[in-house]
Amino acid sequence: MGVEVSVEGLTKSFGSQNIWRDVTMTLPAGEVSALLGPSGTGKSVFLKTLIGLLHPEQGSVIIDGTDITQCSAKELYEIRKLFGVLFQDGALFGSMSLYDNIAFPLREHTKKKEDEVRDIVMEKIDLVGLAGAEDKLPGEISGGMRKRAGLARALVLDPQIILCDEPDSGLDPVRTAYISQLLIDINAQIDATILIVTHNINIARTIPDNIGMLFRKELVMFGPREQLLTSEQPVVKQFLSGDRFGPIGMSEEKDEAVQKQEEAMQAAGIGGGGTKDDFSEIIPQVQPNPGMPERKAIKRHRERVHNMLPDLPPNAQDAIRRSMAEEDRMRDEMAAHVDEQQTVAVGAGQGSGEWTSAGGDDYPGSDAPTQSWATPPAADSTTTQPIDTGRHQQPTDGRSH
Ligand SMILES: Nc1ncnc2c1ncn2[C@@H]1O[C@H](COP(=O)(O)OP(=O)(O)OP(=O)(O)O)[C@@H](O)[C@H]1O
Repeated sequence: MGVEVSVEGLTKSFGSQNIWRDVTMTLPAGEVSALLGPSGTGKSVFLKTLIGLLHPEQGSVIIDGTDITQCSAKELYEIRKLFGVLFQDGALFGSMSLYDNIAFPLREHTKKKEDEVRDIVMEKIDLVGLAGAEDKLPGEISGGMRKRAGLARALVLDPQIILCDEPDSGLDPVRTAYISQLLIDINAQIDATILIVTHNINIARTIPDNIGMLFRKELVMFGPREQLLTSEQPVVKQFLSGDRFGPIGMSEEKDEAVQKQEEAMQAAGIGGGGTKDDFSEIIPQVQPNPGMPERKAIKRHRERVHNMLPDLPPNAQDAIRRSMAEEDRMRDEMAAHVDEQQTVAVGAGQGSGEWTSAGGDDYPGSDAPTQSWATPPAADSTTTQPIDTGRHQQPTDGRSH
């Protein structure tokens, strides 16, 4: 199971510039959480503080019983092995092939032999739909492919905590949907604790179990995703709708005069360009692809949320009940669909290979998601194998790495 990350009273400044203060939250073990916030509020700084790359001046970050703000360099080195991090730009080494980039953490942190390294690297390359592109340099591929290569690299040590800094930046909406689905599938397979930093409202609406938001140097909220999506707090509403009118300004906080002017414009029927979507109308959370194990975090998340339910605002309570019922319905339908597919496949003498076909229109090296990326293999739903998709592909050019 993933590891809980407990943050208490965390404060970070650079010189006299305070970034955020007194941040307290717990990333629940194995659950998917998202951190939102306007640009420059210190979301990336927060991620870097969680892995000990930046040192806070106050507070603690407890991971697996160790406070990484106080521990020795050796302990920190060990704790870091629990993490897989997807940095904003993929953070790949420009002079190394994708294969070598993805192999890097294995060569650096383990004593695995090259043939074992190769098996793991090729499995992850396959998982993120980059089969055939392993010899390319980062500069020769698209931003979306770099992002997926960065994710493959983040996964090679079978992390218990995955941090993703804007996994959608530079991706089109469809590729964003694929990478989001991939994160949910990975969570179903290895039950890792995941934190996604994003500006993407679609991701926030459909992927995480929990959402937090940084604003004005504070964590304004952290809780079940329905709590934030139904929030009446002006900053949350403005952020979700993308409206110019509200407490969030272009750079600094808005002064009172500007806010009064905006209110007058709104009263006159002039809008700030935001979407009119009703975010309190909760969209069901994305489910693992057919054939994936069930997400173990769901049961734990529900138990936690059940206990905190009486303390949440009534509209959040209502939204949570509705979305849970809808997600149950979706899961039942998905299970029935998989049963139906398997019955048809067995009837046609195809066994359970229904989901394993890479498909004839798979074009390796392109930025198009391959069939194997989009559609995982049928797996025994009781399987506990971490990311063992059984779809390992050998390189086709007979090279040995
Ligand atoms: N190493 C550093 N030294 C000094 N200041 C830094 C450092 N890293 C970040 N900052 C400052 O911290 C603030 C927060 O930056 P950060 O990148 O965390 O914001 P963010 O919320 O992730 O923004 P965005 O959404 O635009 O990516 C910025 O003002 C930035 O200049």
